[in-house]
Amino acid sequence: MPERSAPAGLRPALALYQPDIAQNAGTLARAAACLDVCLHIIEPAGFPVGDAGFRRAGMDYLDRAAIHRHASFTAFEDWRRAERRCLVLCSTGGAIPYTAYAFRPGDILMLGRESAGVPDDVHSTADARIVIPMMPGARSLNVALAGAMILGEALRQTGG
Ligand SMILES: C[S@@+](CC[C@H](N)C(=O)[O-])C[C@H]1O[C@@H](n2cnc3c(N)ncnc32)[C@H](O)[C@@H]1O
Repeated sequence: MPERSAPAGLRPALALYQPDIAQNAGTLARAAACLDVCLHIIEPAGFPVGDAGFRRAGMDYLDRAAIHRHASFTAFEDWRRAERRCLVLCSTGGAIPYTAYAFRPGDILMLGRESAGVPDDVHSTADARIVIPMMPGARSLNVALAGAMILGEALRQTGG
């Protein structure tokens, strides 16, 4: 675990790794605007960011959302390391139940692709990997729902 010394005054943020479905990304952009957190979109996405489905799900909240687009995971990592932000991967293969994880204000909560999660190298790059425990046999939650649950817990813990 690296030193967790992000600058003061930060709030947790969401990051979407190469999202496939515009409506899910738009839903999370709306949540980001409503809850005053940044949304990082790591491209390429499976849809043109800003397309009709994205705007329909995000509605007018998109105009109020702080959305940062990164051209690649490498570009995102360059930015994140320079900012000294911790990368917390939300994954069905995570080892730590999300309610047992001690969130910090600067954490970036990264969600995987709807179709395939994240590749192994991205999985191992994360500083921590957390999971929402599910019933045996359940494969995964919808990405926007998983993001909302984990962001809610991160904000609760960090006083946000
Ligand atoms: C539909 S799921 C991806 C399913 C994909 N087939 C996989 O195996 O990773 C999309 C994203 O939602 C998040 N997610 C879904 N269920 C989760 C859970 N139980 N715990 C943590 N994250 C979850 C993860 O970020 C995941 O990459």
